[in-house]
Amino acid sequence: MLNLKNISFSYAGREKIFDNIDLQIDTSLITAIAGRNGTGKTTLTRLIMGLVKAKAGTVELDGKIISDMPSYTLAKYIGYVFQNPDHQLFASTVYEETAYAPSKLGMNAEQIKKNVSQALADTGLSTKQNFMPQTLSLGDKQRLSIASSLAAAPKLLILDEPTSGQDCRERTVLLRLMRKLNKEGIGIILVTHDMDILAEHADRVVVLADKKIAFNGTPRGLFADTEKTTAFGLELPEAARISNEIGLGLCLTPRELYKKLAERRKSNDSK
Ligand SMILES: Nc1ncnc2c1ncn2[C@@H]1O[C@H](COP(=O)(O)OP(=O)(O)OP(=O)(O)O)[C@@H](O)[C@H]1O
Repeated sequence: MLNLKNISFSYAGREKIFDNIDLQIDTSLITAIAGRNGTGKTTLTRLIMGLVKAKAGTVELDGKIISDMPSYTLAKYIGYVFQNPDHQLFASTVYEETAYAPSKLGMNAEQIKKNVSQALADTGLSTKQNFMPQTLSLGDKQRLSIASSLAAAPKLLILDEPTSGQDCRERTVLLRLMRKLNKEGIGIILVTHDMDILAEHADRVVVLADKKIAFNGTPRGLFADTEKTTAFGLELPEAARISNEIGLGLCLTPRELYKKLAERRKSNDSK
């Protein structure tokens, strides 16, 4: 469990972004962080990672205070994938990039090799281990950032807008990887503006608004209240919008929508 207690934060000389917030995140799940532009989604993840320090309050992981740990030590518990992978790739090969965190954490050579091979296999990059990171496609770069985090064997992975700028195929590959990692026991915190992704893939959603945690619940609980969703500046997912319009009852995904449409057709046919 990740536990943020009484967190207040502002950047130097700026007004508060968080005013005494409490937040619990179950690290076995996929939790999406949503909210209007500038509500502090990225800042929240930076606070969790210790990349910025709260003016007040603590962050705990499984009962251990992590808010005073140096970021490189925290890599052992939490992996962080920046929105723009170019901001975190610096080694001259894919292998070296992936081996950086476990080496820095003091793992032995055998363990590093094992973790790197596993991380590259998980992310589909095994055949590209000698490539220069900067020559990879955006999707490959994003998965390399994930591989670099995974090699440290973290419990939790934070992905900040991981699909932005990617084409449909790369997006699907990344979301499939996210689900697979979660099934294997890695918790995911996903910052996203994409309500279709949120509705389909998140177990929980945390909405930030007015310096507070405005909502913390399931995607279904959020989108069931259209007025609230709109007041938070969020769009309804496409399937929810269509299902509402045609009076089908809330559907969160295209699959759910097709299923309910087929049921309605079947029941109409039998009348
Ligand atoms: N390093 C910084 N110094 C000063 N202000 C900052 C800094 N980084 C972000 N901010 C400001 O803090 C606020 C929250 O920014 P943050 O990037 O966390 O929001 P966000 O919800 O992730 O935004 P977006 O949806 O646009 O990515 C914004 O007003 C932003 O301009």
